[in-house]
Amino acid sequence: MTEALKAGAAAREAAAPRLAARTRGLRKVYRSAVAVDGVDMDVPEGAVVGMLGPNGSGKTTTIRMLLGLVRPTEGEVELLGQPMPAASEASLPHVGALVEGPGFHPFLSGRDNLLRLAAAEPLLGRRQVDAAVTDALERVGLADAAHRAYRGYSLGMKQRLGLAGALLAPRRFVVLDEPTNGLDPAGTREVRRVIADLHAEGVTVLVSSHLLAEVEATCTHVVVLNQGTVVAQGELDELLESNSPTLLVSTPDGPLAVDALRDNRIPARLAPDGVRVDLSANTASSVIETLVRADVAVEEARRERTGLEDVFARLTQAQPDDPDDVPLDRAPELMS
Ligand SMILES: Nc1ncnc2c1ncn2[C@@H]1O[C@H](COP(=O)(O)OP(=O)(O)OP(=O)(O)O)[C@@H](O)[C@H]1O
Repeated sequence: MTEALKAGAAAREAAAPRLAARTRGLRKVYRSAVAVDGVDMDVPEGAVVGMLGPNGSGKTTTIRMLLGLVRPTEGEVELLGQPMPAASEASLPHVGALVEGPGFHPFLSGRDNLLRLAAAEPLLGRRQVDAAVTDALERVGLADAAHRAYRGYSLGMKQRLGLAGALLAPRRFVVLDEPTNGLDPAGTREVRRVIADLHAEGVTVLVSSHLLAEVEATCTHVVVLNQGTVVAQGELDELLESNSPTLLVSTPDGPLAVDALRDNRIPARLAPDGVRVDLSANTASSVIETLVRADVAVEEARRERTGLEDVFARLTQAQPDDPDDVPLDRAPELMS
């Protein structure tokens, strides 16, 4: 490679985000089902990535393959820059995981269960085990119940103990498969706090969830799966922006604006707070240009932000035609 090519490659590498996890062409076929079907997923270092998808869309299977718990039928996985499962020994000590699996010992206390787990942590020295367990129990709000037997724990407490298990050693990457499952609102808030603390410490987090409001509140990025494939991924803000196909224009010349836009085949309608313009086939700048050319006084124009709930529905459901839906450009006639 020439010096110039080398410099170009180095610059590209420096510009690309470093990834805590990366999959390419990941596929898992069970005898009865294709669980994951060609997943290319990037988890940028330092991000909190929400993994979303309807039941059975392949979230848990993807997470299990990331962690080397399930062998892919095809495809590649890199965890902290190392190929999995070959590099399990090097990568896994830096990764904390809460995934469904063999449970804790029912007759041992929460604390004793964690002591057993902590003893097997390669990154913890013997003298550090006790303090690490105390710290993890406090982090998830289980300090008061630490000496009670696991079998007497509520579902939420069991879930928290699993979370504590993921946090026993200093981690670079934490993977949580539905951590709020079975938690009440207070428990859900605590998980949110734990994730925020990890993020503040620079730890990368991948969290699967059905709670879209939680994901919207805690995550910087999302990956949306549907039927085993990735249907969207990237920064949460960008996803919400790119899926908000309406521009709300504030103007004292509402009727004139609607006429001007429709003359230019741009769907628009009068609304109580302004003029709503469909951006699915037009850019915001072309809309504003059209309005300015027609001497419409534009006071403000802003994209309407769609909630994650709407975006998720759009990405994962085939929307049946609603006979009551009125096309945007016919709505003004029907509004009086
Ligand atoms: N061990 C297995 N044997 C056979 N099929 C499996 C196995 N594990 C998962 N599947 C199937 O693979 C598909 C994806 O399952 P997976 O658990 O990964 O989805 P998920 O998105 O995590 O679902 P949920 O939100 O319900 O937890 C489903 O159809 C499931 O039935």
